[in-house]
Amino acid sequence: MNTKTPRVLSIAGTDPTGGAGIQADLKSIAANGGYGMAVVTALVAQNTRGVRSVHTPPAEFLREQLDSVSDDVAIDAVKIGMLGDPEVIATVGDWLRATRPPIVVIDPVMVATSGDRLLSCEAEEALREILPLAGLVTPNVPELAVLSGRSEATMWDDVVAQSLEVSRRWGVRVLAKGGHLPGDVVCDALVEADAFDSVRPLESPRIATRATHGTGCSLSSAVATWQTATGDWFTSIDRSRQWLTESLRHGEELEVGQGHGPVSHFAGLWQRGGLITSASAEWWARIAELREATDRDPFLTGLADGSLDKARFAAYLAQDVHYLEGYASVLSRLAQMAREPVERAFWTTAALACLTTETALHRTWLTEPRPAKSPVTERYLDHLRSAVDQGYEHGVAAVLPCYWMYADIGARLDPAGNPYADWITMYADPVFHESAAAARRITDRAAGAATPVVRESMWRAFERSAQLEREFFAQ
Ligand SMILES: Nc1ncnc2c1ncn2[C@@H]1O[C@H](COP(=O)(O)OP(=O)(O)OP(=O)(O)O)[C@@H](O)[C@H]1O
Ligand SMILES: Cc1ncc(COP(=O)(O)O)c(N)n1
Repeated sequence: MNTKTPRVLSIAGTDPTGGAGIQADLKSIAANGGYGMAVVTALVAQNTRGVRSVHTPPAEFLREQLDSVSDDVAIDAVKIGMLGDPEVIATVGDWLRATRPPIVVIDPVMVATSGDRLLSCEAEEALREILPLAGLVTPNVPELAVLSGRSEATMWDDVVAQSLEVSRRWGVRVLAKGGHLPGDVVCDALVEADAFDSVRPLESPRIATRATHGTGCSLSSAVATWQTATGDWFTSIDRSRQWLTESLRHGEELEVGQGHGPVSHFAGLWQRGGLITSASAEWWARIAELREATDRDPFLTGLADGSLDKARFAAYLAQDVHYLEGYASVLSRLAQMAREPVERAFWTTAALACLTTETALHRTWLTEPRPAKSPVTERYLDHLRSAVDQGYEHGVAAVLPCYWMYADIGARLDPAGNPYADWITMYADPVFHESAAAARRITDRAAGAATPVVRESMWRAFERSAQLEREFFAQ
């Protein structure tokens, strides 16, 4: 698999509402991991309800645009959308023959979702003639009928038959799209006419939505982008369809226009952390209820107003010494696992502070014989150890709630006249707060570099620790 960022050129018309054409292509290319470039074939005054007019710049200017890109940039893939008229098709055809981009996907745009024509009737033959220059053609049902010269298919079998005809006649792979056929399942297929007439279907649930403007544009751009990375058409189509299904699902949330709105190209990215600058801030917000419940715990309210029974406080500290010893071991393991020297130093110092500063106060309260570890203490330490067993990212997420919740409590309790002032002051100390902030920064860095799957399980580790923190106070 090629891991370089694919440089993908869209040659297409415009949509000022951003849902189709060049605007959709650029979003789709970016959403699928590519660097998008664009050459405009036609300026289209359109919105989600329909097309008002089309302005086609001179063919010489189109060629100037194309050459400006290819004279300077190594193009990994080209997606071709609306071409409009025979002159535009001839210009793009000549440029393709001259530059021979390694990957070419042609979406044979003819009619918009609104029913308006985007390709003149006399251009249909010219469009057929450039099909052999493509690695893949992506017609919808009506476009397939025009390309094959048949009447519009109403059954999937006819779609496949027409795709085979087009593939055989023009020597090109066809992605047959069944979006226009009825049914709960949307069927597409990668069709290649050869000795075996290969037909590889792809199915997905039909999303009940009006936001389908630009699905064809977005899909073909995504496939061109993925093809650069995977080198396998079926895999590229499969990944693009998965992305499109999610984007279709969230399209209506954008509330763009009164007709057929656009898909939400970046919905997946936004959901999985693309805009989150601090994962830990979001996790902290998500445990707000749990934190409020912890604040209401009689142990903490008693600590806050000084009414807490001394024996209960001593019992808590006895468990906390057990906890801090185990916690320090986990921090030491993080120190060994950290790749950055500053993080290694931080966890080493943190482990040391646990075993010295924090437990020093605790020991003044301890009585012999020391009580054994409670089930909650055991459970909490087991969780931390198993988190760190899963890896550094999980480990840092799991140890964070202890830092953060204690710093938060320490900042809010008033030590004046409180019999537990020493304890409160320890967690109100700016040095402790700086450590909590450093632990957050490390977690955010790890979460930012993690895959969505790892980030999700980091959150689970964080949430479980926060729950155990609450149980620890309540025990
Ligand atoms: N409602 C839907 N739910 C799920 N997938 C859909 C839906 N509508 C279309 N698709 C998928 O979107 C892609 C484009 O399909 P379609 O047949 O609508 O092409 P198109 O007509 O060229 O698109 P456009 O809307 O841009 O004209 C296909 O992969 C198709 O399966
Ligand atoms: C410039 C341009 N290119 C393509 C389409 C087709 O998209 P849709 O069929 O979703 O309207 C469009 N409307 N405008």
